[in-house]
Amino acid sequence: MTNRMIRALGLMSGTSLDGVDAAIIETDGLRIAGFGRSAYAGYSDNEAQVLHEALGRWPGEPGVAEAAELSVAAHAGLAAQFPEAEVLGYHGQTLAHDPAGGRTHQAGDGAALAHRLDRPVVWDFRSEDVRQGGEGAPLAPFFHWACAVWAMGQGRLPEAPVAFLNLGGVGNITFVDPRAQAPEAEGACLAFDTGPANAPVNDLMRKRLRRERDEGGALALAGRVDEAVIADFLSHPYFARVPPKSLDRDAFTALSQAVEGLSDADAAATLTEAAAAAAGAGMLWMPEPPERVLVCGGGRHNRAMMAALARRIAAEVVPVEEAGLDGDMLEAQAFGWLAVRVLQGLPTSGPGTTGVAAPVSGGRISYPRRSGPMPSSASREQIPGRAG
Ligand SMILES: Nc1ncnc2c1ncn2[C@@H]1O[C@H](COP(=O)(O)OP(=O)(O)OP(=O)(O)O)[C@@H](O)[C@H]1O
Ligand SMILES: CC(=O)N[C@H]1[C@@H]2OC[C@@H](O2)[C@@H](O)[C@@H]1O[C@H](C)C(=O)O
Repeated sequence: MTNRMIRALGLMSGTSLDGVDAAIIETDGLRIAGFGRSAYAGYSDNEAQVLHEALGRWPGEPGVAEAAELSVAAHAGLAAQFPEAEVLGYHGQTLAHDPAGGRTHQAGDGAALAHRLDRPVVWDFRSEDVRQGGEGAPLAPFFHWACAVWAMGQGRLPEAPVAFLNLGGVGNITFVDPRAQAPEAEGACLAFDTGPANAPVNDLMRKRLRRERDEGGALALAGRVDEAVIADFLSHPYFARVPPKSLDRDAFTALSQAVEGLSDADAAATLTEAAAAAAGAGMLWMPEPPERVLVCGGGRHNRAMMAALARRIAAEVVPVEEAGLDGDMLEAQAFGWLAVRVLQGLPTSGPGTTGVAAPVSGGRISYPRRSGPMPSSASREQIPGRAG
């Protein structure tokens, strides 16, 4: 069956809590026909504060309703700049993630966003996967497969397995075989969270220096790595766990505590090295050595982190831009692509990405109350998911 190409807007606010990314992608839910405009809206200090205070909390707990409302308002403001989008993929703000306990929490009501924007919104991407026994994360891996296929088609990547390493607040890696016919095909994707990436460095900068991040990795470059802290960090049982596996943002509080006695520069150097060491440890789980490691997410702007990765990973480590992709917008694009997959009833995760027993079609679709024509060739009744 061939589906028509749909212009989707993906909206992502990640674990770094720095702002919202929005990006247009044109897709039938399998192939990428093209990428479109993108934009970013940073959170104000007050907004970031509201989100930080709600971290680790579940629906109904203090501060969560405020964070959810803030998320809808911030996303609505940015999405309004994209009238060309036929459908929106709204990730929401992850406040807590406990797949072992059977729950994950992305704050923000997609139905309210659909109403405000008068367009269909696909949201709540992770719950169904967790309900079916999966990790609920990472979800970008199927999109990484689509990106590799696209880049191969553009002559930007060889016909060989590659890895995508995303360095956000948390890090995640996807081994991708672009020769597979579909992302859910056996052997097409193996993915998992590598460990903390920028979140511990950001928290350090915020706490000690009232800065948002270590710009360019300058502070880390001026410091010395405490190897004992790194060795202790790598002895954490998470690294020995067989993937797929995923992490809560604040799962590694012991790492932040371990650098408390170090100078600012040494602490930054050590936390930055830890992010790379976690990614290096993750390479041991690759089914075969990838031809190269394509780095996306904000961490690739950190020179200390990139230098540490080059030391700790045997394969060539390059920014994803080398494959013609936009490393700052990849996750936003992923949720646009996933939104179209949900409309088409295609799976959004599988055994190799979240550890579910069989591929899962996650996501919920909400239509504006006064619904217009469908963005898909299918009729409303044929569309899977639970209308909100
Ligand atoms: N110029 C820069 N120098 C240093 N670090 C940077 C720079 N730009 C971005 N970063 C780091 O990257 C982070 C943002 O990365 P990104 O937008 O990929 O994360 P996210 O989408 O919030 O997280 P996640 O992927 O975990 O959901 C910033 O908080 C900062 O730590
Ligand atoms: C529960 C949750 O929101 N996890 C995020 C987080 O940030 C990075 C990593 O941890 C990844 O597992 C995931 O995000 C990306 C977009 C993903 O699902 O692929």
